Amino acid sequence: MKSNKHKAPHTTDTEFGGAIGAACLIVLLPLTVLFLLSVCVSVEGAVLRWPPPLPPHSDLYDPRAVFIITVWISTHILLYMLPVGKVSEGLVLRDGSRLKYPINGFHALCVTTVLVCVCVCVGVPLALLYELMVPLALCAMGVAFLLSLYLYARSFWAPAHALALGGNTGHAVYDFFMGRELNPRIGSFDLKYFCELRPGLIGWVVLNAVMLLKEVELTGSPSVSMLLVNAFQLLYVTDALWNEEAVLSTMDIVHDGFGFMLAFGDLVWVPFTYGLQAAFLVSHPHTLTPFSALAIILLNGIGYYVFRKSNSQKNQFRRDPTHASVRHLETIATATGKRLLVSGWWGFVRHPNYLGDVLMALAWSLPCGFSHILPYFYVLYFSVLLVHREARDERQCRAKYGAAWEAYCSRVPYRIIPYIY
Ligand SMILES: NC(=O)C1=CN([C@@H]2O[C@H](COP(=O)(O)OP(=O)(O)OC[C@H]3O[C@@H](n4cnc5c(N)ncnc54)[C@H](OP(=O)(O)O)[C@@H]3O)[C@@H](O)[C@H]2O)C=CC1
Ligand SMILES: CC(C)CCC[C@@H](C)[C@H]1CC=C2C3=C(CC[C@@]21C)[C@@]1(C)CC[C@H](O)C(C)(C)[C@@H]1CC3
Repeated sequence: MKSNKHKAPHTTDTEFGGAIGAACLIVLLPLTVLFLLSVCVSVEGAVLRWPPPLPPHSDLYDPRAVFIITVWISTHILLYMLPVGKVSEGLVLRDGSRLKYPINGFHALCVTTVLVCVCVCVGVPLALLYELMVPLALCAMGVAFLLSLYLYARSFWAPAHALALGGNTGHAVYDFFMGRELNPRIGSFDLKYFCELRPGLIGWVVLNAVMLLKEVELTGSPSVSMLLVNAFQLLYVTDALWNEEAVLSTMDIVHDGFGFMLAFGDLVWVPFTYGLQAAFLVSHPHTLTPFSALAIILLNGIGYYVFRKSNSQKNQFRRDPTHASVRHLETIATATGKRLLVSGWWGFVRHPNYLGDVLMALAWSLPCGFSHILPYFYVLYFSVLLVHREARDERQCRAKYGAAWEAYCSRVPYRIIPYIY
C-alpha cells in the first residue's frame, strides 16, 4: 500500500452528524426503502400503522431478482462503453488534469426504451416486476454495499490528489459513507459518473412503466394519474440524460467522494423511492378531474421551465461568459477570476434551479390525491435534501469567493423561495 499519509487531504469538518450520523444512515436508509415499498403496496398504505406491514422472510429473496439486476447493470455497462456520442472533459482537477467522459447516456435511454417496447410486444410479463420490487431493491442494496466496500478499500491505493476533500476524516464509518476517492475509475470507466446517471435513473423510469403495465393488467387501461406521473418523471430523466454534460459540474462529480451515500443513492434510493407515486397508484387508484389534471400539468410545466432555464443559463455562463445569451447579464467579479451572475435567473433567488425542481416534485405527488402522505414522501425528502444541499453549497461558495459571495448574498437575499426562504 502506498503511504499517502502526509499529502492526503485531512477532513476535520463533518456533515450528517459525523461518524454517528453516518452509521445511523447506513442502517436507516435501507430500512426506509423496505418500509416505504412495503407500505406502498399494502392496501392501507398507512405509514403510521404499527407494526408496519413488512413482507415475510420468504418474499425477501428471489433468484429472478438477482438475475434481473445482473443483466440490467451489465447491459448499462456495455451501453456506457459503446463508442457512440461525443467525449467531454470534466472540470480541472487539483493536479491540473481533466478527465474524459463519454456523453452517451441519452443513447442508453433510447436503447432501453426500444428493449422495453420489444419486451412488451413479444409478451414478456414485465408487470411481474411489481411483485418483485422488494427482492429487486434488496439485491440492488447488496450491489451498493459491495461497491461501497470496494470503493473504500481501493481508495487506500489512490494518490493523495485523487482523494475528495470531504471524505477523509480517518474515521472508517464516516469515510465509508462519504467516500474517500473523488473519481474512482477502472481504466477509463468512471464508476461514479456511470452510477449517477445510468442504472438507477433509467431503472426508475422503467419501474414506472412496470407500474403502468401492472395497472393496465388490473384495470384494463391506464389512469390519467398514472400517465401523468410516468410522463413527468420520464421528462425529468430524459432531460438529465439529454443534458448529460451538465452533470460534470455538479457538486456530486466535482466535490463529493464516491462512497456509500452516492452508491446507495444512485443504485437504490433513486430507482426505488423516486417512483413511489406510480407504485402507490397501482394499489390506490385516484381519479383526477380534467381541471386538476390541467392544473398539475401547468405546475410541472412551470417547474420544468424554471429548472431548465436556470440550469442552462448558469452552464452557458460557466462555459462561455461571452455567449450572446448571457453576455448582457450583470455579474460581480471574484478574487478567483470567475464571475457570479447577479441578474437573470440567478438574480431572482440564489438557487432558482432548486425552486423549479421542488415545484416539479410537488406536481409528481398531486396526481395521487390527498388520502395518504406516502406519495408526498419524495417532495418532503427532496425539500430537506435541497435545504441541506443549499447550505453545503453556500459554505463552499463562501470559502471560495469570500467578500464577493457576501456581496452576492446581499444583492440576492433569498435562497430558494422569493420572500420566504
Ligand atoms: N432530483 C434529485 O434528487 C436532485 C436534483 N438536483 C438538481 O441538480 C441540479 C444541480 O444542483 P447542484 O449540483 O446542487 O448545484 P447547482 O447547479 O445549483 O450549482 C451550484 C454552483 O453554481 C455556481 N453558482 C452559484 N451561484 C452562482 C451565480 N450567481 N453565478 C454563477 N455561478 C453560480 C457555484 O459553483 P462555481 O462558481 O464553482 O461554478 C455553485 O457551487 C439542480 O437543478 C438540482 O435541483 C440536485 C440534487 C438531487
Ligand atoms: C440517500 C441519501 C440520503 C441521498 C442521496 C442523494 C442522491 C440520491 C442524489 C444526490 C444528487 C443527485 C442528483 C441526481 C439524482 C439524485 C442524486 C444522485 C440527478 C442525477 C437527477 C437528475 C437531474 O437532472 C440532475 C441535475 C442530473 C441530478 C444531479 C444530482
